[in-house]
Amino acid sequence: MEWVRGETIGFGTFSTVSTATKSRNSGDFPALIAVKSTGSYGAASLSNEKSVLDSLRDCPEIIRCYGEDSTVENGEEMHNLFLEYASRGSLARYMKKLGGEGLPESTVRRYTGSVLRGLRHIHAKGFAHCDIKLGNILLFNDGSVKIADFGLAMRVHGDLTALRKSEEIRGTPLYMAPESVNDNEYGSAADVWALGCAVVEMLSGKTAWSVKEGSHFMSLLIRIGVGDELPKIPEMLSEEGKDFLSKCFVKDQAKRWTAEMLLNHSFVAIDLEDDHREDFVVKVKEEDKVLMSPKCPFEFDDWDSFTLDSNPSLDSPVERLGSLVSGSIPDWSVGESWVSVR
Ligand SMILES: Nc1ncnc2c1ncn2[C@@H]1O[C@H](COP(=O)(O)OP(=O)(O)OP(=O)(O)O)[C@@H](O)[C@H]1O
Repeated sequence: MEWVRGETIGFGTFSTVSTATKSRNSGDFPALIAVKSTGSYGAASLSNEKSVLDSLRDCPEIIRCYGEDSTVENGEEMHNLFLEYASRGSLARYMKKLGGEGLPESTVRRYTGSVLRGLRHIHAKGFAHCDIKLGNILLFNDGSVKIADFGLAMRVHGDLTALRKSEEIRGTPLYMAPESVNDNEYGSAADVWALGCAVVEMLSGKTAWSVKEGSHFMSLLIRIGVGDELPKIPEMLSEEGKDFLSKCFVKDQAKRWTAEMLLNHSFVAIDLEDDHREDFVVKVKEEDKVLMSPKCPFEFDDWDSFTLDSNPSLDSPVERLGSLVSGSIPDWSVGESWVSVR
């Protein structure tokens, strides 16, 4: 396909996302698409994303992939992935514009149902997304949402059970499931835990774990992995909503509900007529139509996704967390509450 790069609409750890238009009528692509581009450092992640999206095609709740190519820009080889364009950007960006306010419960129910249908498809095809968060749920003009960013997605071995003995720690700390923190396990159950965190954030406008500004991310991982504390379920939520979240926030992943089970929960099994899609359209102000959706590295809730080699021989959670704090892993940098891996 011949195409022309447009405005930058987002930044990820490995990539820049921009709009793109076809320069000629080629293929069955929409005129306006998103292109996710990376240099050689992110090529493996982009190629993983492409192969996962190819396996997951034809699910309305998952962002479509139209192919890939490579270009040379400013002397650098760029790898490009062509994606369906979500004109409203991510839910994280939308929530930020609401300035700490939550969304109406009816809207959250609908978004949650959509993400669950996407997750059911991902899990049924034998994958785990591994990075469900508001930044990876994209919003369209008609008020629908789709799951994006499959750069960390993995094939799950066995019958939808979590991966064991994975050799890396991956994900976004605020959304990490206890088994991922403690045992390096990533699977469909961890996606459900992360969905619960996303639901709390949509409802309250605040992250599911309250964390003091400037505190070290390791203290959060210890709260998630060790002890009985659970993310705080918003008080004002309906009893159905509270019950739904209690099925997501089960520390024992074997007892946590699956996406398939949650789809039958009354919180999401609602008639679409109960929802107010038009509210969404009214709420979006003119200035929200700006295409840019940059990530701010200095706000706590933008703690980034990461992958990091860890020592798989450490069995106890305390040992494992201790090894992460000890500085034996030199690649971490933590500044202004922002975690990154180089
Ligand atoms: N198809 C799309 N349409 C519109 N905006 C998009 C699209 N894909 C990504 N974006 C925007 O770009 C941002 C970064 O994209 P994405 O999360 O896929 O990149 P990444 O490098 O994998 O990031 P991360 O660091 O979260 O892993 C998103 O949060 C979103 O704002």
